[in-house]
Amino acid sequence: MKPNSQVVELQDMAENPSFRKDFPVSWEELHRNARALAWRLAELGPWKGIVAITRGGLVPAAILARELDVRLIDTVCVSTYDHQDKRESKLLKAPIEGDGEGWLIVDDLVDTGRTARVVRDLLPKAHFATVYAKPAGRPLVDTFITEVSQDTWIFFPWDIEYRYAEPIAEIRQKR
Ligand SMILES: O=P(O)(O)OC[C@H]1O[C@H](OP(=O)(O)OP(=O)(O)O)[C@H](O)[C@@H]1O
Ligand SMILES: O=c1[nH]c(=O)c2nc[nH]c2[nH]1
Ligand SMILES: [Mg+2]
Repeated sequence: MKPNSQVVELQDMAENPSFRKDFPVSWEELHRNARALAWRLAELGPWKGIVAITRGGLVPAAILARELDVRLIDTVCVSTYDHQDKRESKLLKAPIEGDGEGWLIVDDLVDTGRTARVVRDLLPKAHFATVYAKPAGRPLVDTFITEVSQDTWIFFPWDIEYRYAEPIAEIRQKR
């Protein structure tokens, strides 16, 4: 079967075939979405502090901390993916003691919800916020901004770089 143009483009970026679409996010877009998230969370505070889920949650957590005037920041260090391949979640560092009441947990996205489940079990009363959500993980998040489909891989600005993009006409000519 001849692949369609979208799939050919995607093979350049999303290497795992279960992610059929890619969704590159610029710094500006991430900043705008994180600020939109801050507006929603400002209504729900005040917050005792933020627990950032490393590493992806660190950048949104910094933006939220600035917008919400939160200066008490903790981390929970969880690793669930090797590049685009999912495996068992590893808890590398636990967060603050307690049930998380009044605290905000921040991650860049929720995908299957596996990482969120680990952190929610640690801090069951905290409010869980992400910038992006995919349908499978969405029920685990209290507040998010943008939903993308389950077969989409989101490329964050820290994982990509500006480079030459081949014109579509040339890509098509090679097929
Ligand atoms: O809902 P899930 O299927 O668990 O996927 C979401 C998690 O996966 C990514 O983290 P990753 O494990 O890649 O580590 P990183 O944040 O250090 O890049 C992302 O930052 C989320 O934390
Ligand atoms: O950069 C990422 N993009 C994603 O879509 C994703 N899903 C899980 N983990 C992810 N990391
Ligand atoms: Mg992460």
